Amino acid sequence: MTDFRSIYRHGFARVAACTLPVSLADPLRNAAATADLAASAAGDGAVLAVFPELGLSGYAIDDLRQQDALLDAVEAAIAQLAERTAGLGILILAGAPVRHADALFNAAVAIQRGRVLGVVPKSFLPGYREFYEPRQFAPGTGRTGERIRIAGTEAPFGTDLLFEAEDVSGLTVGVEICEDLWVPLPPSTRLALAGASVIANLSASNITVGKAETRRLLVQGQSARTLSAYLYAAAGEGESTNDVAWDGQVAVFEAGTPLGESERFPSGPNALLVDVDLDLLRQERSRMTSFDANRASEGGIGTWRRIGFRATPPSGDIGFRRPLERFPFVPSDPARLEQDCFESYTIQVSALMQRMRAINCKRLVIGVSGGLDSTQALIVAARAVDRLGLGRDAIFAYTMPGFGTGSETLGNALALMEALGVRSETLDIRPSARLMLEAMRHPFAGGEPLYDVTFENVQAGLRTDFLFRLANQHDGIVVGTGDLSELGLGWCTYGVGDQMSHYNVNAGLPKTLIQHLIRWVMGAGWFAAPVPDTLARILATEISPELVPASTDQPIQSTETKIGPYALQDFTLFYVLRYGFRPSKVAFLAERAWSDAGRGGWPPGFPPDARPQYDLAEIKRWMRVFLRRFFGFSQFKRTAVPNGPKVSTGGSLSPRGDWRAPSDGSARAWLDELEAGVPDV
Ligand SMILES: Nc1ncnc2c1ncn2[C@@H]1O[C@H](COP(=O)(O)OP(=O)(O)OC[C@H]2O[C@@H]([n+]3cccc(C(=O)O)c3)[C@H](O)[C@@H]2O)[C@@H](O)[C@H]1O
Ligand SMILES: Nc1ncnc2c1ncn2[C@@H]1O[C@H](COP(=O)(O)OP(=O)(O)OP(=O)(O)O)[C@@H](O)[C@H]1O
Ligand SMILES: NC(=O)CC[C@H](N)C(=O)O
Repeated sequence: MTDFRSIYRHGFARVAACTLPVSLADPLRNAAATADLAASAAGDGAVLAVFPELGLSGYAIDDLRQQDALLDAVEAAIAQLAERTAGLGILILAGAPVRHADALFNAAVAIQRGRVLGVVPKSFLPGYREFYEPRQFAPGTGRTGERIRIAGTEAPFGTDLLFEAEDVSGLTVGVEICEDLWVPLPPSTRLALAGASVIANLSASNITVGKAETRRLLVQGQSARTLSAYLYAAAGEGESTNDVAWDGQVAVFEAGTPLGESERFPSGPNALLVDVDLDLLRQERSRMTSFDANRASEGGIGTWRRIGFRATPPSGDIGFRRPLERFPFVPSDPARLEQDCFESYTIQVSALMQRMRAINCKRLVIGVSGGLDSTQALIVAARAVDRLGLGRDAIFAYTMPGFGTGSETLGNALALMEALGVRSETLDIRPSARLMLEAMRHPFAGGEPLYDVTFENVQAGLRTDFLFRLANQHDGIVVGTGDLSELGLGWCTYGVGDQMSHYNVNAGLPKTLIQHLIRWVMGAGWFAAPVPDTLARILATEISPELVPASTDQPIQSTETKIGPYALQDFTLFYVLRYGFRPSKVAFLAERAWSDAGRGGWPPGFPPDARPQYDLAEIKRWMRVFLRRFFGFSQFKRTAVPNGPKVSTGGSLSPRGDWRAPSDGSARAWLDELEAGVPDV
């Protein structure tokens, strides 16, 4: 339980991609500057610092690379850098020209706690256009198992080196150098297959127009393909501008996702510090079993020299340095969100159209409550029939007031159906519900105010019963409305209830995204007035099943006071479903994302006066509810869900899709981990 707020307790490692003004052909000065920046990164909690290619000598020094005086000075600089950082656990990767076996290599020197741990030579030397590296350097390809004498010591030398932190679980560092990333088969591909979770690229890449974007593509692509954290650090200020210029681009990507990119053309020393998620990389690699299959097809892991080191990471709260969405399903970046909304809605519409075409279905039946889910399903259905050229009267929409239906939601339902121009009807379920409760001898029938689950489910069941029989009558299908969050929590009525439909367009959408999607559809211009105004009114209404009549002590049956805020439950759902993270890790992330409404971005359009925050105690309390319901109760409801499209990369809960689990499982392991791993504050 100690150290709950430390990133290192939760599978993260802080790493630094560095660039600094180089002094050409002045290795001692460069070593001093490198030591200072490494010490500052270590002071900020980092366990790895990557510097540019040939940074100890300078890259753009042409044939000076071959001068013995310079190469002697480089060795002295390596010794000095090691000495000046001897007290630090941080692994330093510095670029230097090194002499070995009658040749000169463009290499990365790994230094930690005053020792040279190993030297990795560059494999692929550019010798085209503005590059002349083969003129001075020998390629590192095929150099394995060797040892080098350098800076008064001896160390492993080769492209077969991996650096493994013994005290940061999952941190294995592989190294490549600039052009190595530009070739069809970069060394980092094999490094990753051998287990490197973090790839460091020491680079000196002169800038020309548009080149930054190319580098970004390469780094992003390679991190996505190798499922690694890729650190790219390029030379900048101080490099010779004889014939080219330099921009010191620094970037870190993790499995294709940008974690940070520094200012271009920086002045002075610059360290980009980010926290990479080693759990996430391990989970992604083991989940995408093709990763291991690819390794096997390439002859297995192969022979590597694994060099252990003790990074001694700091303990305690050192902050958290990586982008974190408070709504993992709803990005705060406006462009990304726009794209996600377009895709989500279009996936729903096109999936429903395909089902209708395939079964020659010309009519849709839907229950419209005036709540969020049925609203979303109805606007999906409306667009689908528009695109199929069927006309809105192909939709048979029913609002079916029960004992708890409020006038506001009923009004919203009627207004929406009318505004959309669908066939609409009001079907009061109360007489049938009374009959059923009477036949069952339920106390409510005798006048007792007993509003139990039976009372609730009689209503939910009757609505479903009516909808299915109406579908028979009108030769249509029942469009399902239940969303991904409800499926996660088991918040639906099983079988004869809203769990069932002929096709569920919402099954892949979490509640937090539906809320936003409705907001987005309002602005998309697809539906004429007064539809957007009606949608706005629906969005402003409290989420409620409205199965229990309002009373003075409970004016409205609030869903979120019972099963927890969807904001938190969707947060947990995302990390559990997509990455299988421990509850304590999800709680750590949730506290970072949700404890302060003023910190971090909100999706555009999210009302400023409706921005909640949750402290750790609330997070823990609601996570208990989530874990009990998700792992211990609701799987039987998911095991029998109707068809419906997956929408989010976060995952779906269909047993034929992303999530299979026993319907008679236990939540014990997750609840115990939560209690043991998250402090009660
Ligand atoms: N593992 C398992 N395998 C097979 N059956 C299992 C089971 N666990 C319970 N059961 C049985 O399942 C039944 C309980 O499930 P179920 O009948 O669904 O009922 P239940 O989950 O107890 O109640 C439904 C809840 O969902 C809420 N709801 C309903 C409809 C819509 C919304 C909404 O806001 O959208 C919310 C409603 O307010 C109520 O609290 C019991 O008969 C129980 O014995
Ligand atoms: N009064 C009603 N009239 C018609 N259909 C209803 C009514 N109440 C519930 N339903 C149907 O049952 C589904 C689940 O209902 P409920 O309101 O309990 O859950 P919900 O997730 O809040 O859905 P919604 O946001 O659509 O209200 C609805 O989506 C709708 O299809
Ligand atoms: N130093 C290098 O290896 C640079 C080569 C790389 N292709 C570039 O253009 O940036």
